[in-house]
Amino acid sequence: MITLKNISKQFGKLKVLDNVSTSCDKSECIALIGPNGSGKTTLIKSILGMVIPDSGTITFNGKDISNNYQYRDEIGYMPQIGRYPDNMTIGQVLGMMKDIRGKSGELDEDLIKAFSVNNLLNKRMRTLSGGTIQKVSAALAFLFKPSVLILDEPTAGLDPVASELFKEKIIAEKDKGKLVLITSHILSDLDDLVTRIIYMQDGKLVFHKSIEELRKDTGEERLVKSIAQVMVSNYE
Ligand SMILES: Nc1ncnc2c1ncn2[C@@H]1O[C@H](COP(=O)(O)OP(=O)(O)OP(=O)(O)O)[C@@H](O)[C@H]1O
Repeated sequence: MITLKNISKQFGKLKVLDNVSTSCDKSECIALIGPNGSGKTTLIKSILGMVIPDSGTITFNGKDISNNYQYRDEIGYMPQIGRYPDNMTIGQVLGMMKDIRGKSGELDEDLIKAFSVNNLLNKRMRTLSGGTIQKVSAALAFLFKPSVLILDEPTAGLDPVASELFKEKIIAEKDKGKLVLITSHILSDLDDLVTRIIYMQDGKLVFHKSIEELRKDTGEERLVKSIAQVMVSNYE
């Protein structure tokens, strides 16, 4: 579904992505894991076309994404920090997004309902708590029924109930055949969610393997323990 071939990106002298190649298929929930600054967000932004790699190619359903923005209609993106016009209400933001997307047909309002966003439609964005902004971002990522969901630190700031509801939704969408790419440092949140792991370090893709392979290789059942082992062995 998404294929990356020899992707490199440098910011000044810093090599943020170093010859990254991999592919991500439908019906998978893939966790992007690695220490701070290892290049996870830059990789996500490259797939979204928000960062242009210096070299390499990215294809979406077999088509090169450079100079072709149509594929983005197929992606729902939840950024690490959602930024919205301060003076707009939640209702206006939802309306604006519907206008911009201009998509007719059924919307997926599961998260709007689950998070009771409908009760907050008149609230202005600048008055919202961090967690409520996260809920709006999550609801927007799923609203237009994309076939790929890219979620950057999605559960940070969500309360435990919202976090559970969100995880249930992610699993349901993956089971329907969607591809979910997710970054998180809260490994306990990923345990019963992800099917594959991409581990990054210093801009390099160290491995991309299934959760079963990782368990077998590390001898650890829980993701948090497996990754702790990997991180310690890679730390200098
Ligand atoms: N636009 C930019 N200009 C300059 N440097 C950047 C830019 N974007 C990212 N970087 C640098 O690239 C490196 C990788 O950043 P990135 O956000 O991809 O890491 P990350 O793995 O997502 O980190 P975290 O876990 O902290 O979110 C960091 O050193 C960061 O400072």
